[in-house]
Amino acid sequence: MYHLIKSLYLHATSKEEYSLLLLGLDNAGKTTLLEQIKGLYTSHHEPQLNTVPTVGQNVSVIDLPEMYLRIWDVGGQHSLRGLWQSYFESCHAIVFVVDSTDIGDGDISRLASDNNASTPLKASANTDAEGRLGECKLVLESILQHQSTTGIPILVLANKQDCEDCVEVVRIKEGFVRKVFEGEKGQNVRDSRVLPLSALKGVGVKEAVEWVCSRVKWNKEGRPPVMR
Ligand SMILES: Nc1nc2c(ncn2[C@@H]2O[C@H](COP(=O)(O)OP(=O)(O)OP(=O)(O)O)[C@@H](O)[C@H]2O)c(=O)[nH]1
Ligand SMILES: [Mg+2]
Repeated sequence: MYHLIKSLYLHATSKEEYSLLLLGLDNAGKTTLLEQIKGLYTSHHEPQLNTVPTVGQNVSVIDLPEMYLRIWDVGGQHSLRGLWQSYFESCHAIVFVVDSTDIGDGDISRLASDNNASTPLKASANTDAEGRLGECKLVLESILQHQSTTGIPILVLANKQDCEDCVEVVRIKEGFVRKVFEGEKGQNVRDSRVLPLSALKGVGVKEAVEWVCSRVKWNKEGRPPVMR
């Protein structure tokens, strides 16, 4: 009887927790996004938008009605990308943030040359005209190829859509993301989406969080939540 009551009590008082991993090149806008998410879903939190490059990680837990969302924001600098894989196994979804002002025309079929793929997480920049499109492509491919990310939902956010010189989301979707996902390094078909974002202005933040929440629940048998 005691055990029954205890398990009923635990069931009634605990909540599912899912982990979300924010990835992307340095300067993409991950920490700005995390601040806006905290501002939106945490009472009395004023977003700190004067970010500095992340050395290591930031973590926050957002208390949503149907789940806790633990969000990991890890530094995107070359030297820090080797740490990303240690988060892959325990995360339930990945948000890949792209700086839409730093990817040339957003079409990978027009890249001048393929980068050296032997060290994709440390890939270096392309020509000025291409911005960091080549680097972004290699980094996204390396995430998709990692066995621990198989099957988990991936949201690509086309950030900095408030800037006049940004590549629009449809182009990023067709010219970049679709080609990477359908390419030989895209590997397994997975649940994915591309959405526009201005992390700085806070536009598109709610839609991104809602997509992630719905997809981690949908995939809960593949990657079960932690009960808290
Ligand atoms: N215009 C504009 N600027 C943005 C936006 N999001 C981020 N930024 C700016 O881009 C710069 C980098 O933002 P961060 O959030 O620190 O980038 P990060 O991805 O966390 O970078 P690392 O920690 O180095 O990996 C900052 O100057 C931000 O203000 C956006 O939506 N629009
Ligand atoms: Mg950061």
